[in-house]
Amino acid sequence: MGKGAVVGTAVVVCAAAAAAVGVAVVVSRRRRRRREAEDERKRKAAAVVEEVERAFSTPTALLRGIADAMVEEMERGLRADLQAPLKMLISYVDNLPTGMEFRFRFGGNGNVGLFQIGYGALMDEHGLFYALDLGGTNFRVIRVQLGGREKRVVKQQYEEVSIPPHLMVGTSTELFDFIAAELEKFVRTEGEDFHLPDGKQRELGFTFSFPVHQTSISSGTLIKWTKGFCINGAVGEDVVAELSRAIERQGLDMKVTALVNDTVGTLAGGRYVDNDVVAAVILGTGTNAAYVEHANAIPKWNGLLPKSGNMVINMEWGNFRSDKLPLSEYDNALDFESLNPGEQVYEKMISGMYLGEIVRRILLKLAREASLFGDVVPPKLEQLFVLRTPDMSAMHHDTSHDLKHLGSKLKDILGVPDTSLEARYITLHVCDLVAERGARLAAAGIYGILKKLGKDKLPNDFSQQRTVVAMDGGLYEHYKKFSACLEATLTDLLGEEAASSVIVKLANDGSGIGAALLAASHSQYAEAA
Ligand SMILES: Nc1ncnc2c1ncn2[C@@H]1O[C@H](COP(=O)(O)OP(=O)(O)O)[C@@H](O)[C@H]1O
Ligand SMILES: O=P(O)(O)OC[C@H]1O[C@@H](O)[C@H](O)[C@@H](O)[C@@H]1O
Repeated sequence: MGKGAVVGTAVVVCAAAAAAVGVAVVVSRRRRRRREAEDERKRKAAAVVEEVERAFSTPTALLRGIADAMVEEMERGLRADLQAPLKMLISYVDNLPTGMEFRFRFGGNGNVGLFQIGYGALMDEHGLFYALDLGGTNFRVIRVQLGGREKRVVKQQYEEVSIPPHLMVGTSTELFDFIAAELEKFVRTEGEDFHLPDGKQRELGFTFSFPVHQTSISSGTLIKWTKGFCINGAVGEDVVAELSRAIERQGLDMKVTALVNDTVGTLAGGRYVDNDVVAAVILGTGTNAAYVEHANAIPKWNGLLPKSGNMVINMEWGNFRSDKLPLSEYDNALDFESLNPGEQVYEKMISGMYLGEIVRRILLKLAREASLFGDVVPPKLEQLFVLRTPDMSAMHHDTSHDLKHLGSKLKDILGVPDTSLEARYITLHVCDLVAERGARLAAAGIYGILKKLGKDKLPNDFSQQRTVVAMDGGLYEHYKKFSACLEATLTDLLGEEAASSVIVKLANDGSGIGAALLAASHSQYAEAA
């Protein structure tokens, strides 16, 4: 090869080498920029997560303050302070279903006595009774054959119907006609096991899971809608009259003999099987609590003192608010865009309708500011309520090492084909933060009720004390990490010793039985019995 060719080849080789070096430099710069961008993205994600950890923290001392604030608001509501956030509604249920109990009690002077204890009337109810339980997501029609003192609940049947969303925002007549039509269909399937004596009218206990200003055990006017309901023309109307008219339009011969909130129904159903039930808490689509108050501790009660000396109060605790509540930017934005801005502040931090939505809002911020799900924010993540609490629960309970179930949930819901392991772990952590805050706040509310009742400590006379809180609602029943955290927090607040006398137990579907029992105990035929 001539000299010129050699030089030429050398030049080409050098040029190629230079190009290669140039490319390498460009590639390494790109890699460095990508690495720097990735580091920056991770820093942003960590900053958002740390901010949520701070905003959502509920140290025990704060929970104690919230419980005290709950007690103060309970007192305020019992004084009929019109500005009170807790309505503390009189239920007109002053005689809970119960049994006669014989229990050993250690008297103050240390001797052991056999005392007969019985609160209110024994539920010696017989007959066929219906209940209708209208909740925030579904409603149930129930029939119960009662067999009196010995047989108690002989047989019960129920059907659950999802409430079509359009009826939640339609008219009152459309909603009640739909409900009455389902009730009429259910009655037609009565069958041989249930029998109504000739000449008797069917009677119904109506469980209505919204705040009602009751004017009697079987009448009351709707104060406001909550959760996903917003029906014009119903507020201020008597819900029993509305339902009765719809039942008539169905040609059904049935009388509503009791109207109760689902917390009151759960308390009645709970007490029917356990005399020590003093309160009932619902953690479902919404949240609320009822408890047994001493009638002489209700300043706004100007009726006759009930024989039992007690009155069940529907707290409507979902509307609790306090400057101690750890409200975040996500809560404020959710509230602003809700059907009832400024209302139900406590409920929006705790209950099933909202937990998933809070998680969505946090993930949306992470997607926008830290590209958690890639450079493009998944369009479905912008959609209100696209992430429901049952989905959040399923993700939260994923125990696989690579969170593949959580990943497939994100794919199903957000249309995100594949997520990084980092994104899946951050999503899990966000579910934990939101569920834990809700559970701990609910525990603080229960602790407040126990304090109001003086059941947060063991009695000084060393007598045995057993306090039962009946729980119900799909959130408490199905979200195991939530209910476990609630119970652990309540034990922490009470302290081991006092906690040993408090039992928190699932009273599944207690409100249906409770409503039927109250319908029975207020039957138009009762006095004739
Ligand atoms: N598997 C689940 N995990 C977490 N929450 C659930 C689950 N299933 C249901 N829920 C919550 O429970 C709510 C339904 O509660 P439920 O008491 O059954 O009905 P309602 O609120 O209509 O009375 C749903 O809105 C949902 O938020
Ligand atoms: O059973 P649900 O639908 O979860 O309702 C629970 C509570 O939800 C609240 O929004 C209502 O004001 C209460 O009256 C009700 O008890």
